[in-house]
Amino acid sequence: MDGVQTGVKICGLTEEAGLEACVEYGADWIGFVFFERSPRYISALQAKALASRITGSIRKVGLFVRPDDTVLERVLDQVDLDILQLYTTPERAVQIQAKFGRPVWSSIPVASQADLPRLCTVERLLIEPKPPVHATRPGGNAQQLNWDLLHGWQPGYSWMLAGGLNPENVSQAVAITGAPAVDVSSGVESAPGIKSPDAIARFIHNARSPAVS
Ligand SMILES: O=C(O)c1ccccc1N[C@@H]1O[C@H](COP(=O)(O)O)[C@@H](O)[C@H]1O
Repeated sequence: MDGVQTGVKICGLTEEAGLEACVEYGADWIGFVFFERSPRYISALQAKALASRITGSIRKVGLFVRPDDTVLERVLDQVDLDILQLYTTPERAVQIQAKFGRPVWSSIPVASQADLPRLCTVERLLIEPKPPVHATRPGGNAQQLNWDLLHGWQPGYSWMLAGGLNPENVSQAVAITGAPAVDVSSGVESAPGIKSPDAIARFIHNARSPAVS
């Protein structure tokens, strides 16, 4: 590690207690999920109300699955998102980044080292496990990547590790992969869609206290 603090994104906020914990314990980013089949789905109006309670420098990420322009326009009309996290093709991600003037983070499903991209054409890549075959959503499945695939990987662009992280395993995940930033949803919940303030506090602390690998 180079001494730079690990970035932390807490994804899938739907209620005030979770949001306040993110602010209090120093998350870098919070995520709102605009995908209706997720237990963390939030409407644009609900996200707007929650976002109005944010204090400090925490940044708002909107998560979209194969969105068309109309969906993006409708949400951005209500909530001033700082970043768009996308599950779509690389070409569409670049197009959205240019059209909507916001940094885009693209999800990359990984099952082997051959899936790790050599180039990044958006602001950041989210390295996640490929979802289970019968999954109803492309992420947020509490499924863990084989971290050994990333050991020693230095892509030369910004990236973030996601998938199956929790307060108990995040320090080891950072130590093995060298991830500069981590993203969690299921692992800090007390029930689907409901965040646990205590788990958020422990996750953020442990993400920034990497184990010796
Ligand atoms: O959280 C969701 O419901 C979700 C839905 C559709 C796409 C992505 C989703 N979540 C993202 O998935 C990863 C890992 O989640 P988990 O910690 O394993 O539950 C994370 O990037 C979330 O942003």
